[in-house]
Amino acid sequence: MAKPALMPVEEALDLLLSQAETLPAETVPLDAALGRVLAAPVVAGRTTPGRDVSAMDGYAVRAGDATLGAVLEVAGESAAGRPYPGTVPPGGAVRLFTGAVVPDGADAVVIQEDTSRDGARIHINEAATPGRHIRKAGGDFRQGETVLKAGHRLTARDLALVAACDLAQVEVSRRPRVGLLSTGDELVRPGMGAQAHQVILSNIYAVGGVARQAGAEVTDRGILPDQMEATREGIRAARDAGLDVLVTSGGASVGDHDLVAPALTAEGAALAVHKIALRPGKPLMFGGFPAAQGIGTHILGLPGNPVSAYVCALLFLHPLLRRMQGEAGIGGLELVAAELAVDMKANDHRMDFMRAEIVGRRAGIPLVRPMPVQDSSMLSLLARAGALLVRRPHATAAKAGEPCEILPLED
Ligand SMILES: Nc1nc2c(c(=O)[nH]1)N[C@H]1C(S)=C(S)[C@@H](COP(=O)(O)OP(=O)(O)OC[C@H]3O[C@@H](n4cnc5c(N)ncnc54)[C@H](O)[C@@H]3O)O[C@H]1N2
Ligand code: MOO
Repeated sequence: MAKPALMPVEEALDLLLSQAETLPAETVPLDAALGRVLAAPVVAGRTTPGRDVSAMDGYAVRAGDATLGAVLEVAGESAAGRPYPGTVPPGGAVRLFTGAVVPDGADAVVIQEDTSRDGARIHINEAATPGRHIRKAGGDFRQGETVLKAGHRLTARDLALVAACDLAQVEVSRRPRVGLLSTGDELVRPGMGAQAHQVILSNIYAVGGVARQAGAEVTDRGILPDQMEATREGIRAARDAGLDVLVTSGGASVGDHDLVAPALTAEGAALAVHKIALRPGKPLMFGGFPAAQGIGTHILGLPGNPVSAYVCALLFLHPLLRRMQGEAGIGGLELVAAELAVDMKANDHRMDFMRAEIVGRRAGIPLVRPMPVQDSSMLSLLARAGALLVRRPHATAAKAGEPCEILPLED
């Protein structure tokens, strides 16, 4: 019997992302907004600076008066938050400090180092230039100006900008709720003294970490034994838990204990894809539990092998979660140009994401060498990898020094 065709990675990714609906918006205070995605543009609530202010400590002057050698009478002081109430008189100056409003009448600031003080007078040792050391009102942003667009993921810098706009909260899309369901009789939680024939549950940490980095709220829905009834029960409970995405790990392949696909189907899931032209990660499946109304639950069925589970989470779960938050610019694979440090053999029909080290740089381009062993169970090599070296389906053999593509692993 002919083997069923495997779906190309990019086609599967497009299909998955095309099914992602944007989650509803909510309003959060700024200190809870880091990493969240704006559901509405941020519009400045004030003009900043609100008035012309000084960029330096010195004296506000009329530039025409403050020529080299001039002596000016100090009429008063303007400090940040305490403006001088009057106008700088002709032949006069007002002492002022960084951030202080430039008083009416003045059109330049002479910095303190370019003056000498003599009681209530100053000597000008460097002629003033009109406009010098003055930050114009509205020079940063103006009230009503859009400073950040919807779909933008908020950085620490953005939060400072939003605050400076006199806004204490922002409208962001709700965090996706992700549930992680692990399967396998052999799995034991870390630190429990597992026996040699058992396997430590590790996928929830890698996959949950990827989901959290993409802005999700993650819950661990436990380990299911390799029995149909128990698997169905765990899936049914997850289906009814109000999740946005259910992620299973293990039991995705063709063995006698690989029950996830039949159990999902039996509980009402529609699986759009099962098996992808991907290495590692061929048995990846996805689909959803349709909702009677509104948004249903996406399902991502990851292979159990730890490297396969991580690579699938990175390639599929991460962009899905970002797209669900309405983040702009989330599309295909974000690959980076690199150079091969060693010769490569031709690739087969599966797109390959090889664990690789960055061994140097040539003209800023990373030089990449795949790890000698590419076993999808080996977490030590995955942890050490600086990138995944991407080999397209049917890529021909390539020599050291030729260009290649990588997916950098930055954290
Ligand atoms: N005859 C075939 N056998 C296999 C095929 C195939 O096409 N034909 N595909 C292989 C590929 S590729 C992969 S990947 C694996 C995926 O299999 P499953 O998704 O069914 O995964 P399991 O059998 O449940 O587990 C595989 C391996 O991973 C360990 N595991 C599982 N869950 C976890 C976890 N949460 N944390 C850590 N480790 C986990 C599990 O103990 C197994 O050692 O199938 C190949 N076989
Ligand atoms: O694709 Mo499996 O994920 O190679 O080990």
